[in-house]
Amino acid sequence: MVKQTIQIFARVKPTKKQTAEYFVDCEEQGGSLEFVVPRDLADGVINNKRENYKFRFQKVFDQTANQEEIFEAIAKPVADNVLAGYNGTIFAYGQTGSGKTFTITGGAENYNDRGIIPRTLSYLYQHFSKDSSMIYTTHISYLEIYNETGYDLLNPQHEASRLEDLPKVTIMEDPDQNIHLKNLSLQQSANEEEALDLLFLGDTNRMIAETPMNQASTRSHCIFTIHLCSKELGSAMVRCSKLHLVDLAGSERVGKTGVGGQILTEAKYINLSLHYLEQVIIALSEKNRSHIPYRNSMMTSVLRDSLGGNCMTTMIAAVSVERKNTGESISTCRFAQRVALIKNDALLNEELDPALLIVRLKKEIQCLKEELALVTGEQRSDKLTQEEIQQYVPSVMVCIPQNRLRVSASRPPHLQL
Ligand SMILES: Nc1ncnc2c1ncn2[C@@H]1O[C@H](COP(=O)(O)OP(=O)(O)OP(=O)(O)O)[C@@H](O)[C@H]1O
Repeated sequence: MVKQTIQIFARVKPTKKQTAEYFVDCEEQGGSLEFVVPRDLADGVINNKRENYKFRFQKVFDQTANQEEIFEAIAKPVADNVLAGYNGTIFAYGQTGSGKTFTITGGAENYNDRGIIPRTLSYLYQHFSKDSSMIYTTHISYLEIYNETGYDLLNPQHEASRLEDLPKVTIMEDPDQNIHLKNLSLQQSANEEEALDLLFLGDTNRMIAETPMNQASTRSHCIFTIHLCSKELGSAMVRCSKLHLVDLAGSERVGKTGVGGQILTEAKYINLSLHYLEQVIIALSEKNRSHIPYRNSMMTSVLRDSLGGNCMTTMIAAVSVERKNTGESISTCRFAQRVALIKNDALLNEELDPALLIVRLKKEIQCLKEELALVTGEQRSDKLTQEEIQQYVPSVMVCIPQNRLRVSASRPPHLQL
């Protein structure tokens, strides 16, 4: 088991507008981002008793940082852990327009603007092609959560013109408190091109379902998940890990944006789910808290493992240094400081391949039967007699836990969220 606190990074979005006074410090052992806010410029969001607000991060990327640097420093180490069999999550948090989507997905105009998702896919598939000692299988899912309802962005059957046209995804919890996402499709992708096609399909559904009146991307959370299984040739052990790449909704406070009607309802939901995320993070950062309120929102339920569970998690605080955004930027950095206190226990997700195990056990049974036949001189066929079946069924039913019977009817456990 690897114990690790959530790693936090900050990225400052480039701007030509007037900025607040801020300083970026990049030391060997982590960096810092500092804002200087003159007392008389307080706008009510910041408690302006102080003038200096300094926040520490693993590293701070200033305006000139490019997508390649972000991938190398933040996403590559996470991808390496996922290849080794650990779960990983990278989530971007920040106010609307602060660069979350640019960082996670990238800009569409320029190839160099590819974000973490396409670069990670490319990195993983390059690794697979270089490593001929392993067999890799990859599945992808893409979930959008809007107003507490989940939508499957990868359903190819639907020509969505509204978000509501996409299949709705619901949460189910089994008796062992594992979360299952009903209706979320898992698409196998054999190579980078197929994976990029899926990303494109999901992003297209995300955009088509958006109109000027319904800018869902600002107000929804999107979770792109790569489900990876690997097996050494000839080995019965299989490693299955998941990588969640998460673009959260804009974190700005409702009061400041002055919204109304439908948008206010949406904003309440978003702020409510980000509020619940904050509640989970506060509970996790307090010692001796036994109850963590994951169930309050769909997003915290889905990301349960990423927050204080079996996962190596990284947060990117997307920050705008434009003067008018100083309050929100400070609140984003404060949130990150809390997140940095959360400890996760990442486990190596390794188990015996059930199909191979069955083959192996069948062989063993056959050998034992042959030995028995030699000793007793009695020839036996492979098949049980009706009498034997009647005799053994009750014992078998007692030995198989009820939840096993249920789970086996749905997706295999390693492909569940
Ligand atoms: N590092 C960057 N370099 C160049 N352009 C950027 C950068 N970050 C963001 N942008 C541009 O700024 C605009 C807003 O960024 P983006 O859509 O990523 O913000 P966001 O935080 O995802 O907003 P929302 O919450 O509304 O989804 C986009 O046009 C994007 O291309």
